[in-house]
Amino acid sequence: MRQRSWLFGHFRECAKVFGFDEFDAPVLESEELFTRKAGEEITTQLYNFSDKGDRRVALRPELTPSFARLILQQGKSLALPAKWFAIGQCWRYERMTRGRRREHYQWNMDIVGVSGVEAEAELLAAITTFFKRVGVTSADVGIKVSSRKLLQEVLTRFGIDSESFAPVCVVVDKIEKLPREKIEEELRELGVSDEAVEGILAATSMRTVEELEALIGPDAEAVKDLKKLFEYADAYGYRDWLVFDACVVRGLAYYTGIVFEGFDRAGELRAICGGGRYDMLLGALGGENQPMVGFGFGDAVIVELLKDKGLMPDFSKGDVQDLVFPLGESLRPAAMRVAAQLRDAGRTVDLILEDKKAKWAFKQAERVGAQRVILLGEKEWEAGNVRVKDLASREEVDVKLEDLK
Ligand SMILES: OCc1cccc(Br)n1
Repeated sequence: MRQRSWLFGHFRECAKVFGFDEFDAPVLESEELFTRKAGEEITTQLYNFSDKGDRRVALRPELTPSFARLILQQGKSLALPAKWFAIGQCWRYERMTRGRRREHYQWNMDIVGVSGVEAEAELLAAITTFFKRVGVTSADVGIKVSSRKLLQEVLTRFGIDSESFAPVCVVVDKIEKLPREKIEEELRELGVSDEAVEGILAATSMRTVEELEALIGPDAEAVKDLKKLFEYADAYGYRDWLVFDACVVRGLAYYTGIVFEGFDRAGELRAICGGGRYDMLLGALGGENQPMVGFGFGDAVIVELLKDKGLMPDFSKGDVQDLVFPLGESLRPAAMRVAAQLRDAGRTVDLILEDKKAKWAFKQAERVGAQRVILLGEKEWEAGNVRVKDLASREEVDVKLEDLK
């Protein structure tokens, strides 16, 4: 819990530095909020059931649909652009044999109402700001960036209807996880022609934006967006984190434009975070579309990365500052007064509540990571003093009660 509080504290602090407002949403939603038909893993693993009122409900597998529903509920009263963030528990139903968690916490940041890639640039700045705060560098982690408009361009050229777009993206998302034949087979199952399959594989093998430009031309939306995004990355100072990778489409059906995912350059871990533009989600939920961009950042992979890199702080001890200890029950009221005075002065205080020996108290001080032990003894108290022991310097001094803080 100490580790989680520390991590979420950085998530929250980052969102605050970027001027985002916190939102929350119910962990239990109507199942239909998540039942998209694009074959995504996130919907095939839905933690869904019928409740006592025979309603079909689900534990949310992600925060974005709930976020979109809340934005819709705000209607015209919502001043745009809206910049909201949340840290929420998300669920999936997996066979436990795989030893993977069924729940995790995900930090989300989303911007509604900005149609230009300035929104994507701002969110990538928030992600790199978080990484820098916890000591991760661009040598440890990169962020793959691409645009689904690249695939859109290819599918349009081969006359593939827009209904196939999301399912094709879900298949292409597996391009680096499955053998090429399997990808081709799944694409054909979606009715994609052989030449369109070749087109998709050619487009996703582009290594640079320049190569992409040569393939689909300088006026293609994907090329213009990506060029502008890399220019903004230079301006923010995080260009060295970004890697163009035409294979990145992300596995969520609703993305429509720029997509990105954080990865460990050692290639040992799953994606650290991911996100992108999803301009059609409000329409899919029955509302009027607004431009939307966001990312999700789970609490599992980042913890593995921080531990691998030796960046995880030591949480074996608490972070109490002072331990207050009366040497004898007659001084217990005095100890309560001293604890209250220190707390009013903003100190964190562990007041020993039982009749304990000094040896136990110092052991407790060690356990809670106390910086000082404040001892109350008969003689000192009579003289209006308390004994303050600094556990780092081992220095022990008598301090006047009125001067204690
Ligand atoms: O990242 C997909 C996901 C969704 C819900 C719960 C867990 Br654990 N993982």
